[in-house]
Amino acid sequence: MSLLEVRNLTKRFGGLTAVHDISFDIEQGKIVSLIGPNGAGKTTTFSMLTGLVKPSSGGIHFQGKNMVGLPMHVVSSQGIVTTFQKTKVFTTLTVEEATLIGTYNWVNTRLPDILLHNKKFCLEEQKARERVKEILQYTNLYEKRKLKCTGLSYGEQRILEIAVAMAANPVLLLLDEPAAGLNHTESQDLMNMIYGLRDSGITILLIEHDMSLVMKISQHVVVLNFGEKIAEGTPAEITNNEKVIEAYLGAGVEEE
Ligand SMILES: Nc1ncnc2c1ncn2[C@@H]1O[C@H](COP(=O)(O)OP(=O)(O)OP(=O)(O)O)[C@@H](O)[C@H]1O
Repeated sequence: MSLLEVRNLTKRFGGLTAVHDISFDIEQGKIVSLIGPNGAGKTTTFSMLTGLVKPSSGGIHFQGKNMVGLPMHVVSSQGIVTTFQKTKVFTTLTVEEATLIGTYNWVNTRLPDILLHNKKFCLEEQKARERVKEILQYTNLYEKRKLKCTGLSYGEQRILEIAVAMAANPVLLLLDEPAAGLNHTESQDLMNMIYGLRDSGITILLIEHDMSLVMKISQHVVVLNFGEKIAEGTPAEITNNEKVIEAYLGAGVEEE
């Protein structure tokens, strides 16, 4: 059984079919990329996987459980976690506080525990703070933990988005264009961070436009075009696939 099984997934917005009858599997422990020209249906597919958008038809099974129709917070508590786009939502929070928010997914306290500030609350809070410390050390943000999120550079803010997602203990982590706007060194750091996450047992699915990154990092690539899956395979197979070459040339995208 694959970690994630997507079967005949379709999403229509009124008369427009954004995603049409796509199927693919994601194996545990792999780094998989979802690519395709603009408007191919990548974001819509992500939104269906996270529970943000309900599919018109088709199935999503994660660790054998049907995810279709479950709200986002339930999908997330099952282990499918995505990054919050734009750390701007955290303007008033410090780096440490923002990362602590990510632990909502597993910290086991109820309102009475919080209000009473009882022993259970203190133990859970300590566990969460220890995990946040580990994550901030891993992402090289620990020294900046007391800074407001807005005090970080653009590249650091993108890494913070990943740190917050890590704090939710993902089984499958969805990254939407993690390298967008990063310089060469930051992209290299990001790539090493993604390898590290994979080595710690997290499976990764990413949407990425940076083809050199996709081809280096992915073990498997799924290609969409006009809402349909046109190919999947290893980076080498995808690079030589006629349909993929046509889709990218047709879209006027030049090789990087
Ligand atoms: N909420 C929506 N309502 C109507 N149409 C939508 C909606 N979301 C996406 N679409 C349309 O669905 C199609 C696929 O969009 P989607 O954003 O999934 O593509 P994408 O591959 O992520 O594109 P990009 O690389 O440009 O982000 C597009 O034609 C888009 O205009």
